[in-house]
Amino acid sequence: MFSIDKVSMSYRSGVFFSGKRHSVLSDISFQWTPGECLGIIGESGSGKSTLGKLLLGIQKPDSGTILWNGKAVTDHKNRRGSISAVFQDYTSSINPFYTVEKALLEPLLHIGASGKPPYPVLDSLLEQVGLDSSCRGKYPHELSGGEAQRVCIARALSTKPQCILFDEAISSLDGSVQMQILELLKELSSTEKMGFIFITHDIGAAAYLCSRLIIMQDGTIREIVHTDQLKSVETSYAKKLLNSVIL
Ligand SMILES: Nc1ncnc2c1ncn2[C@@H]1O[C@H](COP(=O)(O)OP(=O)(O)OP(=O)(O)O)[C@@H](O)[C@H]1O
Repeated sequence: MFSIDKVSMSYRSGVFFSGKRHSVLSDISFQWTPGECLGIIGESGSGKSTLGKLLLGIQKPDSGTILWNGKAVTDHKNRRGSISAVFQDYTSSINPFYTVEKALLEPLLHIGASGKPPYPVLDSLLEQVGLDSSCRGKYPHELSGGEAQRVCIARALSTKPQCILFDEAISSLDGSVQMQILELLKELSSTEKMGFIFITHDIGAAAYLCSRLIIMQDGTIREIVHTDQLKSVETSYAKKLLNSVIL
């Protein structure tokens, strides 16, 4: 479970010694419960990816707390193996000198697995994402964009995390592959009870996949809405943003 309480964050701006900072997130609070598909949407620059980095514990907020199962997410021991991430740039997410097999083994070794590669486990991960064992020996450049992103998802699944954070993970794939990945995530969410945090510009994809949406603007949460109640959003910003998916 994630508990985010009154989180604010700024980045340094101007020249190095000026001490100037600009605020990117302010007073962010929400909770995420296991199994939930939560979307984070908002216009470009609204702070979605920064919030994602804070949730992954790879950046620290200026103030406020982010607890993962009651403990600080910034301590990697508290999140190891239980939170994974898939990013937009699948080509640089996989080491170009690693075969698919080695890429899949990497997170398993990180959580302390040792001994012979667990081939049945690797094959079942590949199967889960719609790939077969013949992919194991391939290098990233031998995969299509959709296949490479599936490998990234398989790798994210490998440690059986409670939560996978996707940051624009389908944005650079073509339309039909985006749909296949969305279907895959929907299936994983229902069969494996896998929970997601899905950061995206793609309002339609977020509304299709997620049960709740956080709507961000200028570093603040404007509204949090259940996707079966999109018509009842209150702010004009949310109405405008959701215009394409409110029928
Ligand atoms: N490392 C950084 N240093 C300084 N400023 C940053 C850094 N990362 C992001 N920013 C700034 O923080 C603000 C929010 O950026 P962020 O990437 O979190 O927004 P976003 O909603 O994810 O945008 P997009 O949808 O375009 O990816 C922007 O003004 C951006 O320029």
